[in-house]
Amino acid sequence: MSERVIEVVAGVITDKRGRVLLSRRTPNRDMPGLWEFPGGKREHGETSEAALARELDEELGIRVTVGAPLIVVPQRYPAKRLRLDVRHVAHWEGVARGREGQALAWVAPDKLGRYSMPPADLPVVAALQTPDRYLVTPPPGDDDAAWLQSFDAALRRGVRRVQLRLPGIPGDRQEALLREAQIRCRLHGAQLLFNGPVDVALAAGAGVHLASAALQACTMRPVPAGIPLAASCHHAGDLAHAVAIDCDFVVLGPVAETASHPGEPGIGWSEFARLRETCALPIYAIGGMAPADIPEARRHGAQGIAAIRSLWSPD
Ligand SMILES: Nc1nc2c([nH]c(=O)n2[C@H]2C[C@H](O)[C@@H](COP(=O)(O)OP(=O)(O)OP(=O)(O)O)O2)c(=O)[nH]1
Ligand SMILES: [Mg+2]
Repeated sequence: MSERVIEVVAGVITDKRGRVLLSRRTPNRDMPGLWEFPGGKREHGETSEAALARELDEELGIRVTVGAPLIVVPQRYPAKRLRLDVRHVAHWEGVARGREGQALAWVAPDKLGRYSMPPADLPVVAALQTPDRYLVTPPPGDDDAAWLQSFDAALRRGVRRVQLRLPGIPGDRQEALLREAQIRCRLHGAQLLFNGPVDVALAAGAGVHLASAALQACTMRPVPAGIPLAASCHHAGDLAHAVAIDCDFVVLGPVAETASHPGEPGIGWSEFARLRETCALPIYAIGGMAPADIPEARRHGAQGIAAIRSLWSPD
């Protein structure tokens, strides 16, 4: 396989009603019939902004102002490697038409999953739909009330996805904390995943987060579709297994050294991006991560960051 990476830039064009424009690949291209964010290959010497403006003029007949970066997805397909750089389009002039005979669709963000898209677009859709931070809870010590207050505070600061992880806590106390946590998450519209027995999670109406050993022990998806399922991954084998059992998203790391494992270097961003190429799932970077790392995480194909300390207590 050629190691040359094809640089592709694509735009998230949003109308006044918040709908996003998708374009359908025509029968004469690769991946015919799949829906994508309009855009195309960056030419030699061109900036991403110039390439996107040129492509959207050629394909749609609109003149755009390129806005904020959303995510860069490194992705390996059977016959090629690409880096999909996705930008928001801040403003545009003209009326978008399929100038190359392609069908167009304006789609509400929560309906994007109904359209078949190339694998590289899964992380893009996740970046548009789901939280960029995933709180992993620290152990409660001996004061559950204080722990629940901190849990509330994290939700008030905007955390919307939580992994409840309570190692070494007896089952009945875990279940009580899970129930209390679930009440608080419902109040804030946050998603809760329990890192523990599947039946306990389901009874509480929570999703399931599989530790890497539990992931390896699963031969099929342990929860019905619609119940969130995530897993902790450390290497390519874990990622492949998470795809095989149909996880909704995963956590990969450690990316940097963590306070809990001083002296152990993380895998770093380039290895993170290399692993992400092989797997079309939303991936949170974990290990020494804080909200300030989210832009860099997004540039390496991450959904965002997963963390204990930096998301539990500010600063
Ligand atoms: N535009 C776009 N391309 C995507 C997306 N997702 C994804 O995997 N790709 C892939 C499909 C193609 O292999 C590559 C883009 O190449 P392309 O063939 O559309 O490039 P182009 O618009 O410059 O067209 P062409 O003249 O080279 O045919 O990136 C996406 O959301 N938008
Ligand atoms: Mg194109």
